[in-house]
Amino acid sequence: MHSLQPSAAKDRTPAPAMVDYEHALRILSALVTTLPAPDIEHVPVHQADGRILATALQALAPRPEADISAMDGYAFCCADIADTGLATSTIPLRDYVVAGDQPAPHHRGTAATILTGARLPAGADCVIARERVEVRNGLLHLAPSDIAVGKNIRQTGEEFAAGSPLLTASQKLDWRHIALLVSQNITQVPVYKPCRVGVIASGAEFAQSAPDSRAEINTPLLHAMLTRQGAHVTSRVVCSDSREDLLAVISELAEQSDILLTTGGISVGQTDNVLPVMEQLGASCLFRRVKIRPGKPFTLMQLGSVPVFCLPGNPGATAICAQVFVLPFLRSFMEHRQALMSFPVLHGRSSFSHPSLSDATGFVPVTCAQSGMETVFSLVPSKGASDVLCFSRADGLLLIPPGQTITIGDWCSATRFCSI
Ligand SMILES: Nc1nc2c(c(=O)[nH]1)N[C@H]1C(S)=C(S)[C@@H](COP(=O)(O)OP(=O)(O)OC[C@H]3O[C@@H](n4cnc5c(N)ncnc54)[C@H](O)[C@@H]3O)O[C@H]1N2
Ligand code: MOO
Repeated sequence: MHSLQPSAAKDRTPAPAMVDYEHALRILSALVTTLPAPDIEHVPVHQADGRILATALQALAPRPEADISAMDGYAFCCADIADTGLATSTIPLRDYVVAGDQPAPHHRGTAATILTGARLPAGADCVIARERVEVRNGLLHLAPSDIAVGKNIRQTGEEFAAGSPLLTASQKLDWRHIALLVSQNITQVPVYKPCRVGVIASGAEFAQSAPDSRAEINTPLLHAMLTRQGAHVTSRVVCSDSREDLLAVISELAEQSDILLTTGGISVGQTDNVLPVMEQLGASCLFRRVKIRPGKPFTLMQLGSVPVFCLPGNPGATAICAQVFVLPFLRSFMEHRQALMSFPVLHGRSSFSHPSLSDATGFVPVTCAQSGMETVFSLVPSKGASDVLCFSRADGLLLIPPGQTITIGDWCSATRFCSI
């Protein structure tokens, strides 16, 4: 067990005062705008799911790229159908066009058999569906009342013209955007390189040889949460309370990370070495503790250009701080570098009452259910910040504003776990 070194304690610069939740978000918002832009790489479009588009993209070609038949049927020029006043007219059938053909120009006075998706012969201006006509002895019999210029034709560029804006920079790509890119025959797409997040847990209790060994929860928890958001996560567990071990691992991961997360070791115990080690490495402290519950010890440091989220060790506090601070920061870092998305994304009524948390902002696990047009939040009981069971039963976190008592039926704000 290591104790605080008096010299280190003496040299330490006074940490900024505890901030409230909103102030912490403002500091993080300001920080994210100062960070260097991520590098860009090109990936095959079929590997672009979940990646962040680095540049805006315009249509290279109109869609459809030509006039296309929307039906299996017959193409002709309306002007060639004589309106005799009779119920049917006839026109001889000549050509046959399928999707993939580059048809010869339309032969005036004839109709061409055409299949759905085929390019219209130049000069044809109408397609009639196969089931609406009769073909006898090479003649097409149709009702003149059934035809009109442009009927059953997908016009060139009717969906979008060449040069139309398709995607904006910083969009997160998924199947919808991949379909659009592929429709333009785009094979490589410029995306931001994934954010590299280093995650460090520490504590002698995580050594398998410890007399009272404990399961290390936070690095797998954070790995899963952040990987799902598209980050590349590198985790290390320091299974000791040694400052030297911690310093070596923090230095190593700070070198190779855009963002660093530590968990545990930030309270006032004799083995809480994270903050002294950060200071020894020359990190500056952007705030020390936040008026939230749980998660009060959460401290934000910066080591060179690397933001360091020093999260409390209790797994529940780690999870909540990661949800309400790290994920919005990561998203802003990866996507737009602007102010962090505000927490409440879902509004609904509380089915429970909760006392005020004085001047702290509270986050409690809840289920979210639909009742008519409204969402109803129900409390998932938990004993405290070391609990993990409550999260697997909850859909999200409900925010309890400072000084506010929640009573049944109150209009509240929550966020779903997977939605940020
Ligand atoms: N005298 C005071 N004691 C504590 C205070 C305080 O204000 N004064 N704050 C309490 C609060 S709130 C929290 S939260 C914790 C935060 O402490 P640390 O961040 O230093 O965390 P540790 O002491 O290292 O660990 C706390 C607890 O969590 C377990 N833990 C830590 N890391 C992990 C991990 N990666 N996986 C699973 N479990 C982990 C650890 O074993 C401890 O049980 O301090 C309170 N104390
Ligand atoms: O607030 Mo601590 O973060 O209780 O667990």
